[in-house]
Amino acid sequence: MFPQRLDSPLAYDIAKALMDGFNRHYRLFRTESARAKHRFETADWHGQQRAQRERIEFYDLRVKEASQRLEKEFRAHEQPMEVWQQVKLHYIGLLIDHHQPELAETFFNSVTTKILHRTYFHNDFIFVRPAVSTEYIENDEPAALPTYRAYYPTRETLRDTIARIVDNFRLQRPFEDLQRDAGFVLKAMGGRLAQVKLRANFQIQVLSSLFYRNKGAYVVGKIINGFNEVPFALPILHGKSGGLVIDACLFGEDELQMLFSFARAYFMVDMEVPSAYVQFLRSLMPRKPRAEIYNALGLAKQGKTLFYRDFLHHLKHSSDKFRIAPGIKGMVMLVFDLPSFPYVFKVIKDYYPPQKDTTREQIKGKYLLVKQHDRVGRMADTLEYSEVAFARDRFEDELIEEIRRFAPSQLEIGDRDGDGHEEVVIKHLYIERRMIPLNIYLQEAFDAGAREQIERAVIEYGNAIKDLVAANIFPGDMLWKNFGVTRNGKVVFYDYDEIEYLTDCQFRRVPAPRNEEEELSGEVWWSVGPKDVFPETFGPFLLGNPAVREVFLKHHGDLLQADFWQSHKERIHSGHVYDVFPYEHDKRFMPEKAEL
Ligand SMILES: Nc1ncnc2c1ncn2[C@@H]1O[C@H](COP(=O)(O)OP(=O)(O)OP(=O)(O)O)[C@@H](O)[C@H]1O
Repeated sequence: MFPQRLDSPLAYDIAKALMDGFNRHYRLFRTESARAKHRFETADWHGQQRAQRERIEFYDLRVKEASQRLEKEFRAHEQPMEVWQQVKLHYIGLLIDHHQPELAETFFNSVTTKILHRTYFHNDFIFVRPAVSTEYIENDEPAALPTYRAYYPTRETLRDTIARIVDNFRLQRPFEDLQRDAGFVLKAMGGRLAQVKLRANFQIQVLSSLFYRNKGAYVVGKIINGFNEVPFALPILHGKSGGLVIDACLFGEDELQMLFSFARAYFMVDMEVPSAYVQFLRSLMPRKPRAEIYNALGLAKQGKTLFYRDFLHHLKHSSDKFRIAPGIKGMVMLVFDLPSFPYVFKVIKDYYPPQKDTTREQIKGKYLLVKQHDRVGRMADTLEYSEVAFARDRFEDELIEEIRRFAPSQLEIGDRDGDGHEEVVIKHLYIERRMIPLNIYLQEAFDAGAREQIERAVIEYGNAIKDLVAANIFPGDMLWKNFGVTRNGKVVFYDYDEIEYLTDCQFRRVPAPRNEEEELSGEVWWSVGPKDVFPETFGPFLLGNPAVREVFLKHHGDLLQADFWQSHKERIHSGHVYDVFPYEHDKRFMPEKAEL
């Protein structure tokens, strides 16, 4: 019920304190993102990766600060609900001309849900739905950059325009030869424009900030001609000569999706109006949920909020039931899904078989490691949720039994909100994109006799492991079932409980047997330290099938040699930062000029 009058001065002060807390958060977040430019210009790759990792922590720190302040200054949890309702209304008032209202609403939720009892988690007190529109927000400050710039080239001026687009970012490091690179881009774009008539509205729109990640900076925009729009991105890298180079020109929704994949680290982008960036990016990738776009921009809490809203909406408009996920069951994770929804839900089991010498805390630590690490397109991002409530009648009985048996500590069934309907509450879970488990994918290919499909998947699998190696990750358990195949046919790893940094592992060759007894033992007779890995022994687990074996040995035989792993480890130890291309090698203009 809407109060007739806002009569609590305390409510205003609390709202203002919350707003100050959010503004401080966004200021720090933005400053850190803006510094990416300097780190790129000065080739501070370690700094870039460190900042990417540390920025993820900012949000929780600021939420903690704000809730402590509310307790200390206003004894927040003792305030009656009338006051809290007014807090929300004052907060909406403060958001009227705000440039990040959707993020500020989420921040409000993060802080207040720490203070209020969960029976008050509805729209009267928190932002279950957004209250303030993000449409048409503009930054009218005199020195402000617009969200995107528009350029109006002709065929004749296209090359100069491309050079100008790049030059306008004012990177403080010279290009090796910008005119040359603009020529490459012109050729790539020209291929698409050669046969078409240029219409009156022909233009190129480019987002005003560069997108930074690892060793790259990306120009992101679209070409508009008549009713057609073609998204594009230009990766800028450091060339071997030390100057900058444009490495490629990516076109179309699929190539942009690869760049913005959920399996990659978040970008650093200097944005005053993030919702305007999201809107622009959505026009380039209409099938990518807004939640994932916010994630890709490093605004993970907003991503999480939007994902949850989408999920609740989907539940309202569907009727199928949660079930145990298809595939081989995990030993440490209990995995379920909803057939109509493209994500899986993962719960850490209470009991594991003896060969899994781990704990709930250790497993959470591994998932956190992945979240903070560069996922190089090969590790699925996970969203972590606590106390998630589902309607009981949407669960298959078999699934409830499975949770009761393997993760009883995580399960609560009851009518918590007293609405006469039973709920299943899961204490802690991870949600990630659903993929086709690679073992199932290969089995289907065998059954269909699709040799080419098998070959492609096995090559991709090896490539995935090599990309992980480049990112200093040893996956631990490399069985096929621990990898999934995405919509684009990319192979991505999703089983993190045995993951280690490559630099923490000791890659060893199997020692030669010292006598006949050892030779014939058929067991591991040599001593094995806790971080020892013997790549020669991977074969028997992975390569039972002759068709798979042949392809694997042809393309990735080096993965079975200790030297391969050890030499990568040494390079990383010596300070080299590998980067992994978010596009195919054959897209590169001059691969010999730039190296990641
Ligand atoms: N993202 C996903 N998409 C589709 N299926 C998945 C996904 N993640 C997990 N699964 C399914 O759930 C199973 C168990 O998941 P996961 O490998 O994460 O559990 P685990 O307990 O760590 O496994 P392990 O016993 O190998 O350690 C997988 O084999 C697969 O069939």
